[in-house]
Amino acid sequence: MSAVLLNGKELAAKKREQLKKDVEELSTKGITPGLAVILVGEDPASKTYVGAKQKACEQAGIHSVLIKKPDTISEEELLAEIDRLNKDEMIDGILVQLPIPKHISEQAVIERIAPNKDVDGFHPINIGKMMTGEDTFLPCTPHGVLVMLKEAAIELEGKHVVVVGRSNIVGKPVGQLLLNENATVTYTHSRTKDLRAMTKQADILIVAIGKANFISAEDVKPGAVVVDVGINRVDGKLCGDVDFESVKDTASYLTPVPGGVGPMTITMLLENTVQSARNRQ
Ligand SMILES: Nc1nc(=O)c2c([nH]1)NC[C@@H]1CN(c3ccc(C(=O)N[C@@H](CCC(=O)O)C(=O)O)cc3)C=[N+]21
Repeated sequence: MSAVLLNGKELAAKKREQLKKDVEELSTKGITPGLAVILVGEDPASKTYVGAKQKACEQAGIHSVLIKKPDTISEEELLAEIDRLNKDEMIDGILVQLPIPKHISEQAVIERIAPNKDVDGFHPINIGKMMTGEDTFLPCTPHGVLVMLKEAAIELEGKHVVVVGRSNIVGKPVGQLLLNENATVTYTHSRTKDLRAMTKQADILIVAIGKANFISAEDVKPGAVVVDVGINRVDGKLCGDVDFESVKDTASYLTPVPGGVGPMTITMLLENTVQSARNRQ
């Protein structure tokens, strides 16, 4: 083991202490931040994540409401629920837990959320603002990655960042945020030819492809920073997209799973919710 571990759990705990103070400060102005989470269906993993979000809200003093809907709900009904929450003055943030059933358009749902309550940072208006570098709600996982790198004082300017994966919620925005920090960004994905030749060039390798143990030491330049955004369950055990045991002797810095990016994602969600509450004033 030569890599330094980037401990997301610890940093998340530190950030959440500060958030608690921010929430107390807001309460002197009569404001309690409110987050609404909509959970459609009975997916066990989604239930776990939503439970973790609720617990984190409770600990920070954020009011959270869980709205559970059956997977038979129509798109119209779900959009009507969002309309209701958009108007609710107690609610500062709205999160529809993804994935949602296939008969409902994910894009229609995301676009229905008022941009000023879009604490996931998924609305096209907020994505656009992120691209131009305007102040807005940043998507939680990419923002969490950026905060972890900055906390470890890892230089970003001029560095070659290679992103593996191009999802709208992680791959694309994490590359954009690092581009905004003056990194040189290469996107790679499932159709990339000679992926290893690409990943080996990375000073900072960000892996969000959704395949367990996809990246091993042979894919990594010695001394590279490796950020594992994967959350996979293999034989009931949580593991990332990076083969930790293999890469730990090659990377200079490495994020573990669990205890890496995941806890930071939730913390950034709380931060966005508190910021949204501040914006009420
Ligand atoms: N609208 C929406 N927004 C999301 O932000 C969103 C979503 N939908 N759908 C699902 C993904 C996944 N996600 C995670 C958040 C925290 C952990 C996390 O805290 N993980 C812990 C361990 C959790 C465990 O033990 O299962 C860790 O990595 O240490 C994981 C995954 C948010 N997501």
